Order: sequence, then structure tokens, then C-alpha cells
Amino acid sequence: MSETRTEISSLGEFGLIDHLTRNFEIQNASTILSVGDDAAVIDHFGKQTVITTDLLIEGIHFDLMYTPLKHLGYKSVIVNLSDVYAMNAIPTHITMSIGISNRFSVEALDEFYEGVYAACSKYNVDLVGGDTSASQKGFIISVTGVGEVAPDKFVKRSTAKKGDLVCVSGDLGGAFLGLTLLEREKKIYLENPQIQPDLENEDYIVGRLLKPEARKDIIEFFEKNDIVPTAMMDVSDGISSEILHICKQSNLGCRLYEEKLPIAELTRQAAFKFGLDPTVCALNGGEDYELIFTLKQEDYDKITLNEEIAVIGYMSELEEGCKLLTKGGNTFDITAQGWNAFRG
Ligand SMILES: Nc1ncnc2c1ncn2[C@@H]1O[C@H](COP(=O)(O)OP(=O)(O)OP(=O)(O)O)[C@@H](O)[C@H]1O
Ligand SMILES: Cc1ncc(C[n+]2csc(CCOP(=O)(O)O)c2C)c(N)n1
Ligand SMILES: [Mg+2]
Repeated sequence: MSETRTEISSLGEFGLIDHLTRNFEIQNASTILSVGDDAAVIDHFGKQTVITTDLLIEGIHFDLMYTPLKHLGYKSVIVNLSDVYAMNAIPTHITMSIGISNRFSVEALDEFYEGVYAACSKYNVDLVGGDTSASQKGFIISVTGVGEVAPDKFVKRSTAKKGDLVCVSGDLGGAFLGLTLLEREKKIYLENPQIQPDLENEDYIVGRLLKPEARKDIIEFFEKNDIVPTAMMDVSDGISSEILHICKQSNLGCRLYEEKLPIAELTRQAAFKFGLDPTVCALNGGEDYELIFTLKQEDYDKITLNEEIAVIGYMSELEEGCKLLTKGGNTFDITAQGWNAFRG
């Protein structure tokens, strides 16, 4: 960020909006009308439209003490696009609404929007509107994403079938360990501001928290290989919570295998350093923004080539419950211990 500090009041609300959106170029033919009117107009030319919205609140979803604004702008878009991909759809448009306190300067918001635009450009999404307001305390962000999908190719949570394979993309638990590390360093710093944060060799887990990506590649892989998952959702709260949503909504049980859970070596090492069980971090951590999905068994051969996809179990009868088979041969009930903003 530059050294100058421009007060938002010097631009006014409309001046600020013009300032923040002045250089943005439209990338999608479906964007008929963008920023500047009462609403945007989108024409999806015969495709179906998916729409999803997310709220991010300072102190609940992010801490500005260790979150650079550019990363926050990027992540705010990513968490939303992840929900669009989780419907097997391609995101095309977002709106971005912000509530800002007078702590923020125009330069600070420029930095946030640099991240927003970086994500839009990487994922070919147009920012077509939003809303801007003052907030008495804390930074509030609301993102709405719109995407398109071929008629009836969208994938719900409720349509898994007995015997289907349970799969997950990427690896799990890293973001939670990044958060654990940054919270620890924050506490040390607050107790003794002379001590510099010790983040050496922790780029991977910190990156998983602060700069997640959405799994566009997995949706493109499905399209290319003629795969339509039977059910899918994204992993924001932790896979234990997410698989229970799929089971409940599909009226089925499941059996997952601890040894099959994809956990990066760097995540495993970080867990041991904190005296935590990597499996528990992978199951309950949250903010992985990976995709969990179920597939017909006959699609197994098609996915073995993709190293970014792990088969972690299968769907069973409702009566069999939702179980985790441990490396030691024990069976546990999977419980929803994932992230919950309302837990006291
Ligand atoms: N205040 C609300 N009013 C109306 N619908 C809501 C409200 N809050 C959530 N929903 C809807 O409830 C469903 C579940 O929402 P939830 O936010 O738990 O799922 P999610 O989008 O997968 O989670 P995440 O926010 O972590 O991405 C979605 O269909 C969502 O649109
Ligand atoms: C300061 C701070 N506190 C907690 C967390 C952890 N966290 C925030 S949102 C979320 C899951 C998805 O939320 P939602 O379901 O609301 O989209 C998790 C695990 C964090 N990153 N920063
Ligand atoms: Mg979701």
C-alpha cells in the first residue's frame, strides 16, 4: 500500500464506487449490463443459472492482524466461487458488498480490491455490482456469485446412491493448522510485541488459510471425462460436517477410511508440532475449500489418473450410520465437530 492516506469522505460513496470499479474490464459475453445501474443484466443463453451468497465478518471469519487486505479480497471471492463449482457450475459473475469503518482509507480498499480483481481475472468472473456502506465497527463483506451450468447438469447434496464412492479433491487440514499457527503467533506478539513471528517453513499451511483456491480444475476434469458426480459440496466447515450433510440429505450412511484421508506432509508435520492429531485436523478443521463428491463405482477407472482426487470411502445404508474406520481397525461414529460460528 502506498504511504499516502486518502480519507473515504474525500471521495464520497459514489466517488468511492467509481474509484474502486473504474478499471475493471468485462470478460463474459453473458454480461449484458454491469456496474452503474440499479441492477446488472446477465443472459446465460440457454444455460441454467446458479446463485450463492457468503458473508464474511471481521473477528468471526478473519482477523486483520494477520490477514493482508489483498489476500482477504482474493479469499472473499474464492470462498464464493467454491460454492458455485460445488454445484458443478462455472462461475461467471459476482457482486461484492462491503461495510467499512472509518479506520479504512481509500488506499486500504484499493489493496482489498486488488485481491478481488486478481481472483476475478484468474477465474474469468465479472464483478457486476455490489453495495457500499459505513459500518460502526468491523469490516463486513458479502459476496454473491452467479454461475452457469448445462441444463440439469447441476449436482446436489441429496442425490448420492448406496455403493457410490466418496471422493475428495486436494488435501485437508492445512488451513486449520495455518489458523492455529497465526493465532499462536498473535498471542505471543500481544504478550510481547518485541518477539517477531516465527513463520519459517510454514508457508504451506499459512497459504492454505490466507490464499485458498477454488477447484475449477476438478469441474473441468469432470466435463472433459464425461463424469457427473452423484452428489457434491465444497469443504468449508470440515469433511466430517460435510459428509454428514450428504448422508442426511441423501438418506444414506457412509464408511470412510482414516488411512485414505489426503493430508499433505507439511500439514502432518505442523499437526505433530502442535501436539494435534492430523486426522482430527483433516476431519474437523475447515476452510479447505476442496470438493467432496460421490461417484458411481463404474467411474472409478476415470479418476485414478487424477492425482488430485482421493477415494476416501463409500456410501452405505442409512441404518449402518456414518462411520470412520481408523488405521488401528476401530470404528467410530462421525460427528459434526466442524467449524460452527455459533458455538460458544
Ligand atoms: N439467512 C438465510 N436466509 C435464507 N437462506 C439461507 C440463509 N442462510 C443460509 N441460507 C441457505 O441455507 C443453505 C445452507 O447454507 P450454508 O451457508 O450453511 O451452506 P454453504 O453455502 O455450503 O456454507 P458456506 O457458507 O460455508 O459456503 C443454502 O442454501 C443457503 O443459501
Ligand atoms: C479469526 C478467525 N476465526 C476463525 C476462523 C475459522 N473459520 C472461519 S470461517 C470458517 C468456515 C466457513 O465459515 P462459513 O460456514 O461461515 O462460510 C472457519 C473454519 C478464521 N479463519 N479466522
Ligand atoms: Mg458450501
